[in-house]
Amino acid sequence: MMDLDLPGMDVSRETRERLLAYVELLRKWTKRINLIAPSTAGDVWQRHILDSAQLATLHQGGRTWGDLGSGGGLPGLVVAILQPGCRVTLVESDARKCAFLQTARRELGLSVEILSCRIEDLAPLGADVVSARALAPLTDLIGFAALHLAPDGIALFPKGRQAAAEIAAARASWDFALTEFPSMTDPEARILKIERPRRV
Ligand SMILES: C[S@@+](CC[C@H](N)C(=O)[O-])C[C@H]1O[C@@H](n2cnc3c(N)ncnc32)[C@H](O)[C@@H]1O
Repeated sequence: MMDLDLPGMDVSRETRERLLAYVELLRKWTKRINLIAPSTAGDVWQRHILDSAQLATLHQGGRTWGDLGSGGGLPGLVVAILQPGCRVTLVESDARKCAFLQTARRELGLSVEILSCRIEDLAPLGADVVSARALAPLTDLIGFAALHLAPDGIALFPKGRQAAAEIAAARASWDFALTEFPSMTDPEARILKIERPRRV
């Protein structure tokens, strides 16, 4: 039985049903393609839905959101479900994962844009928010943020216990404003909010 709590988030019944339909799609497709680690399949709500949804709580006024290396749509599809007024773009280089994202978009009735390409080949998105979960070291993520953020945009990157070391390494190449938030799902993890990235 899933614990379907989303602490601090006031979601409608329709939104919750969409999230549950998404969980079912993730579970079904992950038997064929590796959308989530098998070890997390028993706790998709906490490990993936809540873990992604908490990013949406950190920025609610954005009009455009780019999710890089979206995989099975984490956090991008969760953001699109929670913030239907936000134009979400998912960037994913793996064609099979893009096929899943297209199916999810259709079955969940979402209007996200899906770009089936490498991030390195993208034209600048100019997004209000850029996110990336489990994609790359922070130094590389800040490089993507510098290219794809609007001038007053923010980047949101969940990071695990190596966060402090990744921040120190990134400071060698980048100047940026940083705010850290505790993770709702893992006491050792945090969410890094990056603003105004500039190469040192
Ligand atoms: C570890 S998975 C994480 C997926 C998702 N963000 C999540 O948290 O479950 C990283 C994803 O990024 C994609 N990816 C890696 N490098 C990429 C690149 N250069 N351009 C686009 N997608 C990339 C991979 O195909 C993979 O789906």
